Formats: sequence, C-alpha cells, structure tokens
Amino acid sequence: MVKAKVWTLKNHFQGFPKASDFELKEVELPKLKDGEVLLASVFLSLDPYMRPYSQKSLKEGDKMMGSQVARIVESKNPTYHIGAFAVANGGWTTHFISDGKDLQLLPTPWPETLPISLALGTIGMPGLTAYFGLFEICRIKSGDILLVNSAAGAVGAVVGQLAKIGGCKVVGCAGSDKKVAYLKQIGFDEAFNYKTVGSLEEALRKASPSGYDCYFDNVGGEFSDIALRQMKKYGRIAVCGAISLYNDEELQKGPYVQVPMIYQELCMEGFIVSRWNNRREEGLKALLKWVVEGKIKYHEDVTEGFENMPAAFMGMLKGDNFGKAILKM
Ligand SMILES: NC(=O)C1=CN([C@@H]2O[C@H](COP(=O)(O)OP(=O)(O)OC[C@H]3O[C@@H](n4cnc5c(N)ncnc54)[C@H](OP(=O)(O)O)[C@@H]3O)[C@@H](O)[C@H]2O)C=CC1
Ligand SMILES: CCCCCC(=O)/C=C/[C@H]1[C@H](O)CC(=O)[C@@H]1CCCCCCC(=O)O
Repeated sequence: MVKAKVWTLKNHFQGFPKASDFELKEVELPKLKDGEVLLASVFLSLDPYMRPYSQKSLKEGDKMMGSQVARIVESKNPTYHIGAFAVANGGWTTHFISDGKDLQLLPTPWPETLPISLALGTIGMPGLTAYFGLFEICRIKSGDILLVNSAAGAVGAVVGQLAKIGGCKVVGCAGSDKKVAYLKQIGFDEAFNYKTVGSLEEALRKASPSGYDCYFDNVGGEFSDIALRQMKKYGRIAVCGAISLYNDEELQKGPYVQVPMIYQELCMEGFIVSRWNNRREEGLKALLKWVVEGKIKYHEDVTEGFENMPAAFMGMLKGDNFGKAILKM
C-alpha cells in the first residue's frame, strides 16, 4: 500500500496566497486496476495559472492542481513501462495513479545531457506557449520589433530567443537587475528593470523610439495600458497572461483599449496554448532541436523538497524565480 503526501487548498486564496491557505495531507492509494499505472513525482512545476485556476476550479480541501515529470513505479498498462518518465497532471503530490490517458512520454530521443525537468519548461507547456503565441498570434516577421514582459521567466525567455531566431529586434522587461543582465546575455537587444526605471513610458520609448510591431504580454494591467500606446500601425498583441492581476480581489477598472486599437489598427488576441494540442509534437520537436543546437538557452530555478511547495509557489508569484520555477522532490 502506497501512502502519498498531498498538498491541498485549505482555504481559497484571498489576495496574495498565504502559507496557511495550504494543508499537507497523507492519502492511502488503492491497489492498481488493469490499465492503470502508479507514478512517483520527480519534478513538480510551479506555474502562475495555479492562482486563478484554483479559484475557478477547486473546492477547499481539494488537491492543488499542477503538472509534474514523474517516474512510473508500477504498471498494469502495457504502454507504460516501469522506470519510464512521463509528464502528467497529477497535482501537488508525491505519488498518484493514472489510467494513462493524460500521460505524455518525454519526446524521444531525450539527450542525456538535458535535465528532464525541461519537459515542464522550455521543452514543455511554457515553451509551447512561447512558440504558438509568437508564430500564430504575433505572426512575427524578420525585422519586426517585439516587446515581451516577464521576459526572464519560463515563457518570456523562450519568446525573446525565438523572436531573435525569427530575425526580430527584441526588447524585454524583467523585475531585477540580475534578470536584465541574463536577458542581454541570451541575446535580447534591449532589456530593462521595469521596477527601477523612473517612467515605464520613457523606458519603452528609449528602447524602441519607432514603437513596437509585436507585443507578447505576460503581465497585463498597468504595464499593458502603457505599452499599448507605443504600438506601431497594424501591431499584433498576444495576450498570454495577466500575472499583475491574478491576486486582485476586485476587478480593476483601467484606461480602455479601444482608442489606441482603432488609431493604430491593432490586432489583440488572447490565447490558451492547448488550442494547438494537435501540433504539440511539432512544437516540442522544434524546441528540443533549438535547445540542443544552443540557439535557445534555459535557466531553471529549482527549490528542493516537497514540503517547500507552497513557499516556492508564493515566491514565483512575487518574482523570486530566476527562470522556470521547478520543485525537485
Ligand atoms: N495563455 C497560456 O496558454 C499561458 C499563459 N501563461 C502566462 O504567461 C505568464 C508567464 O508565465 P511563466 O513564464 O510560467 O511565469 P514566470 O516564469 O514568468 O514567473 C512569473 C513571473 O511573473 C512576474 N511577475 C509577478 N508579478 C508581477 C507583476 N505584478 N507585474 C509584472 N510581473 C510580475 C515575475 O517576474 P519579474 O521579476 O520580471 O516581475 C515572476 O517571476 C503568466 O501570466 C502565465 O499565466 C503561461 C503559460 C500558458
Ligand atoms: C486569467 C487567467 C489566465 C491564465 C493564463 C495561463 O497561465 C494559462 C495556462 C494554461 C496553459 O495554457 C495550459 C495549462 O495547462 C494552463 C491551464 C491549466 C488549467 C488546469 C485547469 C484544471 C481544471 O480546471 O480543473
């Protein structure tokens, strides 16, 4: 009999999550039925969506949602062999049972030199978000000037590097000088710390006096109100995330988007990466190739110990993570 440790949502978050909103429980897992596999989490992913989606989809007492790279430790399913690694949506848990339908084996061959945790980041859901958001929503062309915020994060760092591969000039914003130095190191043309510039409006104008063709928005809110006013004619805006708003208790009223959108004839589109689930293999193959060739660099922020999952989650939400936030079991 396997006992799993599970982090649950004790109380729905009110504003920024607190340690007391989470509760660690122990759950006895049943015996495997035919077709099922038992998995042990190896790396857990920490993602911003967990904040808004837990509010939307979880009840108090439910297991926290999330994905992991997990090792198959017992199998009654011929497709999944003991010892293989899979990406799963098992939630915040040490062990779980799956019928195999939601499991994705790692792309093969997976180079020995690459950490398998990349399947949760650059060669996983965040990398795919960058890939499809950039090529399908921003529809980048060589010579375009692209702006991306949260640029040193899991999605943003891939966005900037893919845009460079596509021949764009890339401007990135991040929340610390260390992150900004990293952006320059991985090839961003311009990068600045949005927390320390006196005026975001002026910093954006200085980075690209002629404005922006494409804006990959991970942050939303006030940042976007300002960025939107510096778009070039026919600019394309990929609305990927709005992390600056996820902890708000009340809906914000803001400057409204219509006037700059009409004057500049902008195209602004929200998206969820699962729209391209039928092209997942294509995206992962391309990302894996660019990582192996050294054209996409990665940085992971690894917290050790399952007991630290809530702290790592709260840290990521406030920007402590330098690169993709991962927990190692
Ligand atoms: N539409 C889709 O399908 C998907 C959307 N997303 C979205 O993409 C965005 C980035 O996700 P991901 O790359 O995983 O996360 P990151 O690795 O970028 O981590 C989150 C980062 O957000 C930044 N941040 C936090 N609070 C604020 C704030 N108030 N203002 C500005 N920046 C803030 C911090 O960076 P800093 O230090 O720079 O402030 C922090 O490190 C999120 O909004 C997420 O919801 C992600 C995956 C799929
Ligand atoms: C206003 C909220 C915007 C959130 C944007 C975001 O980060 C989306 C992330 C999704 C990504 O595209 C693919 C995913 O796996 C993320 C969503 C996961 C949702 C799990 C929902 C489970 C449930 O509803 O039970």
